[in-house]
Amino acid sequence: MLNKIVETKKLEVENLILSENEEVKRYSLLKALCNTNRNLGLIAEVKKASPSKGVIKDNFEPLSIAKEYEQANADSLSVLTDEQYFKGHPTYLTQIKKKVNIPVLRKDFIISTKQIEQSKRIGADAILLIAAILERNQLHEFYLESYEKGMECLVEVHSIEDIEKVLSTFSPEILGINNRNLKTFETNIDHTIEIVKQLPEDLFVVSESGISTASDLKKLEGFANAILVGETLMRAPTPQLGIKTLFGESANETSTFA
Ligand SMILES: O=C(O)c1ccccc1NCC(=O)[C@H](O)[C@H](O)COP(=O)(O)O
Repeated sequence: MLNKIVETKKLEVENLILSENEEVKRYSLLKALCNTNRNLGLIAEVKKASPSKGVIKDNFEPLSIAKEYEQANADSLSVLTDEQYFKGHPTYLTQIKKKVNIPVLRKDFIISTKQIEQSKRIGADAILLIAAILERNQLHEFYLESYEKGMECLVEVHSIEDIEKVLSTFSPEILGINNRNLKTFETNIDHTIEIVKQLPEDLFVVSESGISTASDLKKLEGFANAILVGETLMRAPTPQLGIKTLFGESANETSTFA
């Protein structure tokens, strides 16, 4: 699937016309996650659909979801901007950036410096860099370029091979460990724990994908610094209830919406 997505991205990048630069106030993702008032920082994802689950949210209103996440004290947001596989759009991110005051991560499949420039222009505070789809040197170059343009990076790994690829070249400020097996689409949060055991201690780690219950969070405490959650929050009756339930802040703390 990842290969298919990358092939689609190559065509998109060839035809990409850059929009005008949006003047926005930038926020630090790392600072927001470090300053969380919960045991784990939260990146709440605005996600209509996915390759593994199809459409997750029918009446999808990205701006109102983002505002509700902010009201529920999410530390930051992730906005899917991929159109073909996730039914997202770059304009969703810009709309959200103009109305919320927490950092916004652009969740897409970045394979070209043109997309880094696009991310800056649409107003992203941070971008996702996926180790599995970039060459070792390219990954570092994209990382540096992004910071030069005033955006942070969430550097995402899926495997020990990815870890070796990243850490042999540089030490990212924010490391994402994705719990999704990209061949089977299955998620397993033990994956974060297994990988973290093999990492230097001082890395700031975000556990991503398949996080759905308060007990998942308890399990991750001490291994991850923050979590990135999409489907569970999108399937909750309201984003606010989703966050409260996940963090055990409501009477309904054992249930899952995913
Ligand atoms: O979500 C998918 O099906 C998917 C398939 C192929 C590549 C990436 C995919 N997801 C991107 C993500 O990393 C998730 O949107 C994110 O971690 C949130 O996951 P979840 O909480 O399980 O929705």
